[in-house]
Amino acid sequence: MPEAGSLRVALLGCGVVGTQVARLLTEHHDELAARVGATLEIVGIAVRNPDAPREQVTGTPLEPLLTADAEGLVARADVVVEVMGGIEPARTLLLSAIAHGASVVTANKALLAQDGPTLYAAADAAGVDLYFEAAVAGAIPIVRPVRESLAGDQVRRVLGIVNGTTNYVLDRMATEGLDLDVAVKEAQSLGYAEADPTADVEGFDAAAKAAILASLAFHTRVSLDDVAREGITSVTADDVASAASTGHVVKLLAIAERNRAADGTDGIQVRVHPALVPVTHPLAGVRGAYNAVFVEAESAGELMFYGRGAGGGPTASAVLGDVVSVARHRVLGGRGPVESWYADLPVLPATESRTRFQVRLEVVDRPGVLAQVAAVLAGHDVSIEAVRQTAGHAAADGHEVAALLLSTHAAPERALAATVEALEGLDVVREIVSVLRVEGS
Ligand SMILES: NC(=O)c1ccc[n+]([C@@H]2O[C@H](COP(=O)([O-])OP(=O)(O)OC[C@H]3O[C@@H](n4cnc5c(N)ncnc54)[C@H](O)[C@@H]3O)[C@@H](O)[C@H]2O)c1
Ligand SMILES: N[C@@H](CCO)C(=O)O
Ligand code: NA
Repeated sequence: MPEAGSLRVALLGCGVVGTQVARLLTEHHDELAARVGATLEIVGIAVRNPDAPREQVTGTPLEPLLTADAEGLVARADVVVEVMGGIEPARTLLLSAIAHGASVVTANKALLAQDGPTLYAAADAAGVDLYFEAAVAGAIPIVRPVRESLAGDQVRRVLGIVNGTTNYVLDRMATEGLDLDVAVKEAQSLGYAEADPTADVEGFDAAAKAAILASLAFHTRVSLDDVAREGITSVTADDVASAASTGHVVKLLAIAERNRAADGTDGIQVRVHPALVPVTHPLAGVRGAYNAVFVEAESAGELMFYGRGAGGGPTASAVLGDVVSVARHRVLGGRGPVESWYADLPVLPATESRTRFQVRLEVVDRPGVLAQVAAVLAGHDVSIEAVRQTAGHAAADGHEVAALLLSTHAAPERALAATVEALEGLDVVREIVSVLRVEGS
C-alpha cells in the first residue's frame, strides 16, 4: 500500500512524451499534490535501455528511477502511465496494471484503435479508470468534451484535422507551392514526421484517432478496420493550386458522422481522406502542424477545438490532466466515465456516403465534348453544380486539349465512382486528373 496521502506513479516509456511527463510530475510536484489531495511519486520509469545516455530535463536526475523491468514496475503502482507506444508489450502491461488494481493513462492511439474494447472491459471489471486524452489530437481537450461535456447531446458529425504532419505538408504545398515529397522532407527535418512517415502520410495515424472519436461520439465500438482510409500521397501541387482557385484548401480530414444507407439502415460512417474545405470554414484556417476538431451536435450546434496535436510538452499536458483526474478518483473514491457502447450502430460502408465532388479532367477540345461529359453525369444521376474550362493547349499528338473542372452537388460515393469509370471510357477524355471530395460546406 502507498504511504497515506501519497500515490505511486509508474511511467512506461521515457521518450518524447515520457520525458516531459516526468518533468511535469517532478517540477510541479507540490502543486499537483495540492490539486489531487495526495502527492504523486514516480516509483519507476520503464525503458528499453536504462543505460542509454539521455538528456537531463528535470532538476532531479531520472537515472535512479529507470528500469528495464516494466512488468515488475506496474505491480507496485497505483497509477500507470503508458507512453511507450506500439501494441506489445504496451497491451500486456496495461492489462497487468489493471489486474493489479492500478488506474491507467495512455497516449497510445494505435493500441486503443486496434484493441480498445479489451482494455475498456478489463478496466470496467477491475473498477479502475482508463483515460486517454493524449491519444487524440495531443494537447487539445477533445476526448473529455466528447465523453463528458457532450454526453447529454446528440453528436451528428465530427470533422477533424488530427494529424499535424500532414497538415503541415499540405499547408506548405498551399503556401509555397512545394511538391509533396519536398514538404514531407521539410516536416522530417523539423521533427514532425518520423523517419518512416508512412503512418502519417498514408492516414493510419488519423484513422486510429477517427476510430477513437467515433466510438465516443456515437456510443458504438469502432476499430481501425472500420475506417475507410486514404492518405495524402496522391495529392499534387496542382491539386492544391486548383483548390485555391475555387476558394478551397486541401486538408486531410478524419470524419465520423451519422448517416442513413440507401436501404434505410441508420448507422455511422468513419473515414479519413484528403478533402477540399471552403476557405470560409473554420478548419481551413488551421495552419502548420496544428490540429483542430470541429463537432456538430444537435443542441450545442457547432464547436471547434484547436491547438497542438503533438510534441512532448503539449502531449504531456494532456497526460497530466488525466493523471490528476484518475488520482483524484483514488483519493476521493469513485471513477470516471466508463465506455458506453449501448447504441451499437452499424458502421456503414464508405460507398454509402454522400458528398460533393470536384473532378478535374483533360478532354479533347472540340464541339460536343462537354455535352458528352454532362450526359455521363446525368446518366448516373450526379448533378453538376458548376463547370469550368481553362484555355486549351495542343498535346504532343496534335489534338487540342482542354482542362475541365466539374463541381457536383452531393452525390453518393458509388454513383461518383461509376461516373468516373464511365468518363474514363469516353474517347474524348484523355485523363481524369483528380477526384476530390468537398467537405464542410
Ligand atoms: N510524440 C508525440 O507528439 C505524441 C503525441 C500524441 C501521442 N503520442 C503517443 O505517445 C506514445 C509515446 O510516443 P513518443 O513520441 O514519446 O515515443 P518515443 O519513441 O519517443 O518513446 C518511447 C519510449 O518507450 C520506451 N519503450 C518502447 N518500447 C519499450 C519496451 N518494449 N519496453 C520498455 N520501454 C519501451 C522507449 O525506450 C522510449 O523511452 C505513443 O503511443 C504515441 O503514439 C505521441
Ligand atoms: N504523428 C502525429 C503526432 C502524434 O499523434 C502527427 O503528426 O500529428
Ligand atoms: Na487530446
